[in-house]
Amino acid sequence: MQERGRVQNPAIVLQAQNLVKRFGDLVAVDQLSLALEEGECFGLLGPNGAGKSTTLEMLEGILPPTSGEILFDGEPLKGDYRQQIGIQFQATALPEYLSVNDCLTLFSSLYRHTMDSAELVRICRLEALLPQRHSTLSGGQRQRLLLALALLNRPRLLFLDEPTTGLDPQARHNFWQLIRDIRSTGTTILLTTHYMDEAEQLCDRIAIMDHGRVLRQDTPARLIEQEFRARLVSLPADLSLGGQWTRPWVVRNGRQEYHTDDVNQVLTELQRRRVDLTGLNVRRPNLEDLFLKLTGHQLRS
Ligand SMILES: Nc1ncnc2c1ncn2[C@@H]1O[C@H](COP(=O)(O)OP(=O)(O)OP(=O)(O)O)[C@@H](O)[C@H]1O
Repeated sequence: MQERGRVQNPAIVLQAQNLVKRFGDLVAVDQLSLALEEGECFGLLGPNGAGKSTTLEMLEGILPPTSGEILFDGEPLKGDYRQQIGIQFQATALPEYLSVNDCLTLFSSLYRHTMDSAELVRICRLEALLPQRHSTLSGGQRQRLLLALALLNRPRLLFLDEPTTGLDPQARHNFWQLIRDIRSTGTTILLTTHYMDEAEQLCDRIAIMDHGRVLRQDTPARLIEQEFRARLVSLPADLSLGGQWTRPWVVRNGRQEYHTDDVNQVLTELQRRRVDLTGLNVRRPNLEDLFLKLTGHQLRS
């Protein structure tokens, strides 16, 4: 794969405008608009049922929207769109006896232009697994094979639907590195995830969805900066804080939390009130905090 890197004013590869998907009376996706920049990794985040997979399937050209428009390179999706994108499916319905090598050969026949297979095998770290039956792979190995199948046609745009769900921490970290490698070649990536750390690690920009709508979209750092003060001070929920404060402390997960730009001032005030600071914690707000604030619930981890 050739190193392309990110450009200063990236082109818009894929654009969705006012996408709506109804299933009977249910509005699964509601007036969703987003634009993917060439070379970025964009994350769709949301709780179960938020509409992420439905959105992805419409953007992949698999599911027709009820209304709205999808543009690839500024044009409505055409017949050769599938040749230019890669989709990492959750599973393959291939016969069990096929080896990893057989799977790669079989899928290669679906595309006009395919990637050099040795390069693909190297990128997805499949060398040692080529003769092995795909049905006997571990979770992490299976994800690498599914990723290789999605990359076979050297796609400009790669779709990953919850790519690391069910993987152990080691396999997740290895898979993240793979995604970073692919992104560094200039491939544009759209992924859905339930994992905040995954979004913070991998995504240049994210959209937070709930009830079919995008609540916010921007870089993780800017979103956090817009919604919160610089630091979050917390203490055990059952501790008395010595009466009224200018702003309320918010109770969550057995802690009472206070957002502030001036940690020293909060600590001085707590000491003045003779509050026991043994259980004190000070940290930066993260995407999990943002998600909770916007949706009122935590993301499944
Ligand atoms: N084919 C369908 N027919 C009817 N309802 C559907 C269909 N597909 C999805 N839905 C509904 O649309 C809503 C959005 O589902 P979707 O799978 O897009 O959410 P999601 O954010 O991907 O959730 P998860 O994180 O659980 O995968 C849900 O209420 C779901 O039940």
